[in-house]
Amino acid sequence: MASSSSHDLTNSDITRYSRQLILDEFGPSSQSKLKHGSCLIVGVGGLGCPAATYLAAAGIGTLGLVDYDRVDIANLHRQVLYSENGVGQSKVASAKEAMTRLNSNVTVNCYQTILTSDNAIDIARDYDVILDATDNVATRYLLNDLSVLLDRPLVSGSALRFEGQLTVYHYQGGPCYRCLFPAPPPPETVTNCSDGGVLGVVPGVIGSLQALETIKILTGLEVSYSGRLLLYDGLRGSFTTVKLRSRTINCKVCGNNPEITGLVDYVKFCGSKPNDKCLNLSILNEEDRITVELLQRIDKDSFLIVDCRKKVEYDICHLSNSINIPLEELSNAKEPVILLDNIVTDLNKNIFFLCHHGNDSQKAVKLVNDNIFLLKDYKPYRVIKDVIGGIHLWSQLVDPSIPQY
Ligand SMILES: Nc1ncnc2c1ncn2[C@@H]1O[C@H](COP(=O)(O)OP(=O)(O)OP(=O)(O)O)[C@@H](O)[C@H]1O
Ligand SMILES: [Zn+2]
Repeated sequence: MASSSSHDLTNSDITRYSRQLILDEFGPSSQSKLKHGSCLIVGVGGLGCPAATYLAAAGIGTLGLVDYDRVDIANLHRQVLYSENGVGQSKVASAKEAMTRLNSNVTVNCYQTILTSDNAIDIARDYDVILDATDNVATRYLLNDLSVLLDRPLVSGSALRFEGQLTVYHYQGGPCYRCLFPAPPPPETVTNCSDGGVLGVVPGVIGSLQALETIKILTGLEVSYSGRLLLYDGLRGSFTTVKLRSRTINCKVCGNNPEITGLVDYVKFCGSKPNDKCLNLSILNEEDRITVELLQRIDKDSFLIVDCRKKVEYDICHLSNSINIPLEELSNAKEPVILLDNIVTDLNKNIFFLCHHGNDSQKAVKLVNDNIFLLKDYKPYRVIKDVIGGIHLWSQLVDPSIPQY
């Protein structure tokens, strides 16, 4: 007969979790704490999928999943809870299905919605830990304030290109996100995975570590990254930890006299929405822009397309009458217009800048026009415009043989 002790695990729990149960630092009492613990995972993408997988496997009692999105084929290289036949389906429903297959003892609650100031408190109030696995600034501030207002630790992760970061905010007197970043960055300086790219394994590493920190919080093990930031460089293979500034006493949300006592309008505060998949900048006037429909109709010999995407993107696909001058090269040039004239020597050719979605191409035209304005003796002799919507819209409206990425 089993005797009762520091835990309420069933015999099948004991067998199932035996490999972690027998760890001296863990034991049955920690497993029991996990069984009664809960975590709200916000964002079931590159970070959320590995985090949810390990937390479900580890035997957390209740997991909440928040995501408004559906599975896309371009998610599959890193969002490992999904499979090809789930493309187009709700992320939270697909994730729940996969997690229940893995561990049917875990209660999984799905919230297929954008987490906003209006629903966040109701959704999050019953969870012990909040795990930020989202990819945008507005949600980062929302989750930070939510964690402070509900007094829950926030396990925060991010991953881009080959790099990842991890830290735990608002834990045992440690700083919150606002203590470190009181103001959001300008929206045009923020890069996401669809613009900047990400190697699939990198969010896998960070999301797994987010699960580990969550397990430590729930079981009372010492948390590694409260007040400390992990910087992971997957290309060099380095893990670096930096100590963060302590809690700021005049922080607007967790300071001694907080100004923020309820959730605010984070879209207004950050100037961007959680579901802005692609920023639509409007830097240029209409007369400095050309539509893909018009571009398709004009004489091909009268212009040259200057594709200002990165070389690696140009190598993926490009239009036939185009050359590649990356925006970075143009911005590094002392005189961008002279660089352009030295490359496009045919004076009769007009120039249309093209990029992925039509943001960088506007920056390129502006760089050149600003430069022309400063060069006193320079006489503009050709039309320079940008292509609205970039190669993505060209593929959608004009030439479907161009791949979309
Ligand atoms: N406020 C929010 N409410 C609910 N879900 C959110 C919110 N903000 C972000 N998300 C979700 O967080 C996840 C982040 O995942 P990830 O960074 O891997 O990017 P993605 O949007 O899936 O893919 P990609 O950026 O490559 O198109 C997404 O599934 C997104 O829908
Ligand atoms: Zn703070």
